[in-house]
Amino acid sequence: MSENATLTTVPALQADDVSVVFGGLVAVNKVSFTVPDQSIVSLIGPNGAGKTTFFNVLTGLYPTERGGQVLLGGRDVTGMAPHKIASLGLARTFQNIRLFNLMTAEENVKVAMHSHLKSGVFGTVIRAPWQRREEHEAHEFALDLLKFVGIGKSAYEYARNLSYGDQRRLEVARALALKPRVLLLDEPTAGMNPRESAEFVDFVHRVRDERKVSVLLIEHDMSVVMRVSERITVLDRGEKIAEGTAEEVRTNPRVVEAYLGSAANDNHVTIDDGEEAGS
Ligand SMILES: Nc1ncnc2c1ncn2[C@@H]1O[C@H](COP(=O)(O)OP(=O)(O)OP(=O)(O)O)[C@@H](O)[C@H]1O
Repeated sequence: MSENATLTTVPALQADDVSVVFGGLVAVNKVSFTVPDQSIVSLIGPNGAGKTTFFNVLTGLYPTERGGQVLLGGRDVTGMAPHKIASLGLARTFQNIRLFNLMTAEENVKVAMHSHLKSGVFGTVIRAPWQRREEHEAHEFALDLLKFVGIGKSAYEYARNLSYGDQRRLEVARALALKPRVLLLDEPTAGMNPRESAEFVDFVHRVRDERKVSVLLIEHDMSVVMRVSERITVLDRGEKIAEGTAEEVRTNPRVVEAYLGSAANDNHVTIDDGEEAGS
């Protein structure tokens, strides 16, 4: 009981006072935020706000400067290498799809699993029974994940032959192969049509509910952000300017100003959630 209570109160991911400076430019300035366990959180902001830079600190690609800290499931991962942080439970997809094009979908997922396997992905010629068993389990697990993301029928297709939407799904399957605690999605709906984006919102909820992960997104499509997020953090010019529910954020004057300029405020413009389009 007390152990469960502790588990539910530890945030899946927490950043404290994260800062990144490029030369004279403070790209991220003392940003703190929390991704509660098994929640869906979006990080938004105008171009150049610092979203990608902040993501890169969370995943270990950039160091945080001036004494910031990143905690994954309560564990301090500040300064750890990206592969180490990934193996501890932080998986990500990229803004530009990064798959092994000349591998099948199933192989792409198995490659991602290598840190969980004892025998490696493509084993030796002579295999011990335990290696064959592990290989079989990895294969079944990969097929299961591909089915889960909706591309089970394409398991043996080369990644490069999959449609754009299916490549995005494969990226998610590959990230989930790490059995992460937190899944970071970098502009996941870029290039999707409105129908695919709407389906994606349901998909993210299913990922959270069935795989028991927390999801953190950088997303530009406001109709997706407003529908998918339980909590939104807004950056502007490296600073956190707002945080809250979709409703709180879309009516926040600082957020409206950051996106549309102060003149927009005078006309009572709010961040469009896609519902009022054409009304
Ligand atoms: N490697 C770098 N060297 C120098 N400046 C950088 C570097 N990466 C980003 N910047 C600058 O840091 C600021 C934040 O950039 P970042 O890419 O994090 O913003 P963003 O919110 O992700 O923007 P976008 O939505 O356009 O992707 C920008 O002013 C950018 O020009």
